[in-house]
Amino acid sequence: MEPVKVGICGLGTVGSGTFNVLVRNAQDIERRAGRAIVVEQIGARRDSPQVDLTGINVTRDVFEVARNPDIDVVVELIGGYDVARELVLEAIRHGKHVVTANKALIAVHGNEIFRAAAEQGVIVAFEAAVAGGIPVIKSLREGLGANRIQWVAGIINGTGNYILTHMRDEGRAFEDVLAEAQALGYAEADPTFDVEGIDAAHKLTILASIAYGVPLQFERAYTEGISRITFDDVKQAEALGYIIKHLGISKRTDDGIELRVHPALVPKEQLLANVHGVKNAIEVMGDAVGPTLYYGAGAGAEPTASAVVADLLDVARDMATHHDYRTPYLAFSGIVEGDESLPILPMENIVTAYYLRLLAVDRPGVLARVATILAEQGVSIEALIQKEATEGELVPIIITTHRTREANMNEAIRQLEALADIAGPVTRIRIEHLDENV
Ligand SMILES: NC(=O)C1=CN([C@@H]2O[C@H](COP(=O)(O)OP(=O)(O)OC[C@H]3O[C@@H](n4cnc5c(N)ncnc54)[C@H](O)[C@@H]3O)[C@@H](O)[C@H]2O)C=CC1
Ligand SMILES: N[C@@H](CC=O)C(=O)O
Ligand code: NA
Repeated sequence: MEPVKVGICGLGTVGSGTFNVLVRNAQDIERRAGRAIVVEQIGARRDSPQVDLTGINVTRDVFEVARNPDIDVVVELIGGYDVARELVLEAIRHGKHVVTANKALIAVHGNEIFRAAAEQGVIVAFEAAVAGGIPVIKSLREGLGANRIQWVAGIINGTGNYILTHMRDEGRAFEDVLAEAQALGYAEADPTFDVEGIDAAHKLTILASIAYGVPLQFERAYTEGISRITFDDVKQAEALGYIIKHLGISKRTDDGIELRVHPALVPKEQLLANVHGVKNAIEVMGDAVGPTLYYGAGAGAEPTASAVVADLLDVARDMATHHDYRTPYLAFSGIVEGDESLPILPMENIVTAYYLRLLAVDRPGVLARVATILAEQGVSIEALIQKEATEGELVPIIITTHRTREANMNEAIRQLEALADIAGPVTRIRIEHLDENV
């Protein structure tokens, strides 16, 4: 059979890793695909010291790759929204199949891209976009196709998990660990995407769409990052039997779908609490299969390349199949036209338990006033710990609650912060007992 001719756009961390894996494992890849997969051209602003480009056709204009008549598949690894969107749409217009690692692009412009791709009858594959090397898209879209998915939850940002792990284990400063994650090639070009939860929200948006058959709705995701997590909270959580993790959670309820990204206290003995460093893990609950877990490297050159190359293998096998007989982009056919039957729920509707940290003025009656506000909002206290005064006259109070509605907790926090006895903002971190929440 004719080889599949690939054009790689972007020769950074993932582009270099993809090139190297394709070259190193060329023989096995050919045996698996039934045909060779060769790099026909690379579009890159500059060469990469990680890659030997001898004999490779390199252009500085990625759009040349998208229009190259000899190329079957364009691999978009430049990242970002705008140029990447133009590049992918241009490749599709020229009848190319597309493989991308770009979750921002799929979460925000995916509906448009899949519509254009369906019209052209081309494949758009994006396994590397969620949880790097973990084949979670394939598992959810194909392996779990028999199930009504009930929830999906996990650690889906490698940089964030790397930071939380090293802060906790070594007491290192946030900025210091972030710089290390950047040097290792884990972070986004703009690392606020990692630490403010935007990257995880992109990924969760994609997972939810594939899990429930709803359109991509990134703008409705609740997004909170880890930048305000303090070492004190990490230690306090640990003393209470929890580890703080940054989670993406999407649940199907009778009223709609939860789509939320935020830090959470996870009981130490649960699986997700034991996922460290750049590793990601996603739990998926299906009605037939029960709980399943997907674990592995969430970022990095070759782990991500592993997913990009797996997509290229799928393209090599499926490109001769008519579009109507391929697995739908987002797992369900007809989804591109939109299915709003399951709305994304506002965050105020979610029900979960909470950890609160308050700084109170050390005078009689404070605890009673705090307890009254919580009781009036129907928030039931699980534990209340009053610490030694460490910050001048202020006393830290740690409260854990039973499950309550977010709207009630918002109102309780508003009232607590208005009390003259309470200094500064109240820290609120949700507590997630995922296994018991089914
Ligand atoms: N780094 C990682 O571990 C992972 C990254 N991703 C995604 O993969 C994509 C690439 O990420 P990285 O390789 O980490 O980024 P990177 O910044 O290391 O590489 C991007 C490369 O594209 C080049 N580039 C950007 N615009 C260009 C243009 N218009 N023309 C030519 N070259 C251009 C840049 O010069 C750079 O060399 C992003 O969408 C990212 O979100 C996905 C999973 C994991
Ligand atoms: N910046 C991302 C890269 C992979 O998607 C992360 O840290 O997870
Ligand atoms: Na993946």
